[in-house]
Amino acid sequence: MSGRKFFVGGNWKMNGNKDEIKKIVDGLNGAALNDNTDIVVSPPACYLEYTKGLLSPKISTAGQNCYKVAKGAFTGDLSPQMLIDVGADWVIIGHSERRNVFGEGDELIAEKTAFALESGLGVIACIGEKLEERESGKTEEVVFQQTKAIAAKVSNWDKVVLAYEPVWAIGTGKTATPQQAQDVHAQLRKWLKENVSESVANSLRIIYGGSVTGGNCKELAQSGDIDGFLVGGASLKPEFVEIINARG
Ligand SMILES: O=C[C@H](O)COP(=O)(O)O
Repeated sequence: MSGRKFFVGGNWKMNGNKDEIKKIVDGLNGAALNDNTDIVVSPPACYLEYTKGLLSPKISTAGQNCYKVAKGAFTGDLSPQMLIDVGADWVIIGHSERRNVFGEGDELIAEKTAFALESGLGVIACIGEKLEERESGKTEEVVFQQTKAIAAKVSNWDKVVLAYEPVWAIGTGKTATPQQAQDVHAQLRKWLKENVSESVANSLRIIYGGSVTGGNCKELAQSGDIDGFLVGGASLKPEFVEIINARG
């Protein structure tokens, strides 16, 4: 065993309303959930406080994004301090939808990661290659570059979880095979060992995201370097409980 605690995040993305959230949370609160797993759900920011108020204390909450300063003239954005104020413990930074729909680059993502950590949040930092990058043999180059940008700004990795989410697997039903995911996770750990430190390489949780379901989670969870999941679509459904409990 790696000694790294299994971590499962549910990224609800831009989905849900109060009625739907109440049903999801009732399902989670009433389920038998593994004590040996860190569980985080990430509702839209406007529902963070509402969700936190309903959730069992064993489940933490995350924002889906935040900016790199505490306050100011940044219309439409949120600071880590604001997320903390409404009950968030974590924030997702650098999700591929932020990178590819909203044009966020490696530098901004690294700055936001560093500021969220300094502000007291844990960060689920997302990386991952596009289909054309995988097909042209550039997977490692891309994920190493994305990780390098984060590593340049982060000195304390204790509250970081790295989420490897191949863009071609997100919301497509095309999950990476356990071998494909394990290979990238192992390469990332090797990169961390060579470029950050052996202790960070050994202790940092690297989780997988991309069409994880109740049906494929157990096999993925058996790979030695897959320390959990970041789940989109299936985190809105009852099967999320199976994914939380995937390590058995
Ligand atoms: O943050 C979660 C990922 O984008 C995965 O989404 P998905 O499980 O719907 O493929």
